[in-house]
Amino acid sequence: MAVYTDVAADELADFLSQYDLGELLSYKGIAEGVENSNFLLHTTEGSFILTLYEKRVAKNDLPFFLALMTHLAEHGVNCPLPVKGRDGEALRELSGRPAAIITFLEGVWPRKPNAAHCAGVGEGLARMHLAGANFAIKRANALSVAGWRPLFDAAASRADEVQPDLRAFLATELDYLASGVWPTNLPEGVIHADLFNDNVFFLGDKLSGIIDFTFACNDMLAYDVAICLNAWCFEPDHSFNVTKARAFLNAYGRVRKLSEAEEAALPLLARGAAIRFLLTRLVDWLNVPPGALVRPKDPLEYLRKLRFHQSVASVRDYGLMPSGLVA
Ligand SMILES: Nc1ncnc2c1ncn2[C@@H]1O[C@H](COP(=O)(O)OP(=O)(O)O)[C@@H](O)[C@H]1O
Ligand SMILES: N[C@@H](CCOP(=O)(O)O)C(=O)O
Repeated sequence: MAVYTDVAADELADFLSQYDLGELLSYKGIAEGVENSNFLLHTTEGSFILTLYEKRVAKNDLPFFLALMTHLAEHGVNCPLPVKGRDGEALRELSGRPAAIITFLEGVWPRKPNAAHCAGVGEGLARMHLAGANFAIKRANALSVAGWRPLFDAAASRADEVQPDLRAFLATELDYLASGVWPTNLPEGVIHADLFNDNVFFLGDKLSGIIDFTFACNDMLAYDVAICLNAWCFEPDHSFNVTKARAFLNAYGRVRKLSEAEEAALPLLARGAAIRFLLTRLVDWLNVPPGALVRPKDPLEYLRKLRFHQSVASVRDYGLMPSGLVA
């Protein structure tokens, strides 16, 4: 449950008086997510999500996220829209945090994703990549290779409390990924960078919406594919499910074909994606703020995924016939 910052009813009523959203009927902290404080608001005008942006979100980046949601919605992606106050502003402050209200999306995120969900995500991710192509604002990925070392430094001294020899394992992997092997010449664009199952809504098996753009940035499109491979194509026991991966990659490829270079880089990108989430989870695991209503996510899930990708020889191991080869 993620509520790091509480909001008092009178503060919220004052805040809402700046919008044309009617009267507040009820509000409650949302029992999901780990990054920001989110509240579900019911007003006489409908349901809305109030987000108070927390530690990992730089205030300067908020206009990027809000404008991106508007851009993607205008280009056919079903995602929340920022709600503007009567002054025309969507971004303001509440309880000492940057805050915004966004529209509520119908749908349910899949607790046990199946291959059909994975195909839906593949198609949805590719459509989002195409829709983001002409988005004018840029934001560098703060959590790419250069951003991993500071996370490691923040957790290194206590990493072995979580698993023996974890510190040495992470140091070796980081050295490798920072040794010049990380691709620099793959197609780039706007990526979601956190398209996990709790950020994708479905109605039945059909994708109905994408939420949570607070890690969105410009980076390699194939890196987003690698993040999803990690998030969607493993089982609860952390074993890789090649059927899900094939469904995901084929559906992505039908909308936006991966180049040979992107396919070849996928195992390495998946290692990078795995260490990125391993490190943020490790830092969060070791630093739960006192009193915060949050359930930190298991870093070791990503250690197992990372080990799997270290053993991958080519995209064939992800269920994909490499381009250029006849099936
Ligand atoms: N626009 C929305 N419509 C409906 N539910 C939402 C919306 N945004 C967030 N939620 C709910 O809040 C939860 C946490 O939101 P999320 O943005 O993932 O959190 P965080 O900001 O911590 O990353 C989601 O899993 C979902 O249940
Ligand atoms: N997806 C990340 C955690 C951050 O995302 P949220 O949407 O759950 O707040 C992870 O699984 O480590």
